[in-house]
Amino acid sequence: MLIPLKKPSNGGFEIKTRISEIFSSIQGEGKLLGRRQVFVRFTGCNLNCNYCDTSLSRDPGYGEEFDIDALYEKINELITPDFHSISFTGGEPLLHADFIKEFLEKYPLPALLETNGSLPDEMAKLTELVQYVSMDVKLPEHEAVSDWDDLMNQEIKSIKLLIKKGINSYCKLVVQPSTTTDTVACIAARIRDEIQDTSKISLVVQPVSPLELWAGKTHKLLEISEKAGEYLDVLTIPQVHKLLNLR
Ligand SMILES: C[S@@+](CC[C@H](N)C(=O)[O-])C[C@H]1O[C@@H](n2cnc3c(N)ncnc32)[C@H](O)[C@@H]1O
Ligand SMILES: Nc1nc2[nH]cc(C(=O)O)c2c(=O)[nH]1
Ligand code: SF4
Ligand SMILES: [Mg+2]
Repeated sequence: MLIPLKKPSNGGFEIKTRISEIFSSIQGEGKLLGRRQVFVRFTGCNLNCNYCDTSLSRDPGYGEEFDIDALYEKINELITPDFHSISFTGGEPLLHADFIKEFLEKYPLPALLETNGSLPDEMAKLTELVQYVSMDVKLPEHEAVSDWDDLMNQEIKSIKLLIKKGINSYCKLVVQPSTTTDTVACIAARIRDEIQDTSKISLVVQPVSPLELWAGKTHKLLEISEKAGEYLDVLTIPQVHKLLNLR
């Protein structure tokens, strides 16, 4: 994903990377719900979740090339008085960790990382530079990878790293009407058992969109919340930007 170009005078490499869209909107998911953000959506993803609403951005060739200064210029044009932070999303933003690192070292803006958490070593490059992390834990039924156990182990490593570094983070779990409370219990128990202090991380249950899928089935969300609450602090929040027809 990273393309070293020419060697600048400082001896380092200027890097460019592909971004599919940059826009200003209101954060519609998770614990920063309602915050005005500039969204930077990187291209390419190492997973393939069956519910993904940004499948175009999974193509690493999609979008346009940006260097750090051009990205800053574009973000600057989009900053409004209510600006809270940048949201680095995708695709999978951690495939662009070196680019994000260079960007935030030069332009230290407040930032949220929206990640699948599968790449803890890449996450480690950013722990001194981002203030918020939304880590989406994938369920086996999302069919994101062939080896789900390995993915879960990587995600647990990422959660432990975030807690160790004291980053304001939460886990997200996208649930479908077919998701069982047993599945939710299994994930929530695993997270609880792996971390020492459960006050350090909340679980945001995110009902899959479109919400029409939940007609007559919203009682399942209450059951899922109750089950998750046996293990972790839990919030249930749908994708609010879609309800508002915002980007
Ligand atoms: C598109 S992903 C990009 C960031 C990263 N790859 C990840 O999965 O967290 C951003 C967020 O959108 C969520 N998402 C994607 N499609 C969705 C859908 N149909 N319903 C609810 N959430 C969805 C993902 O689960 C993730 O939390
Ligand atoms: N408004 C709005 N909020 C979001 N929160 C997470 C998003 C994402 O696609 O990562 C997203 C998005 O695409 N739009
Ligand atoms: S990890 Fe994120 S971007 Fe990649 S397929 Fe899953 S939801 Fe989509
Ligand atoms: Mg989205």
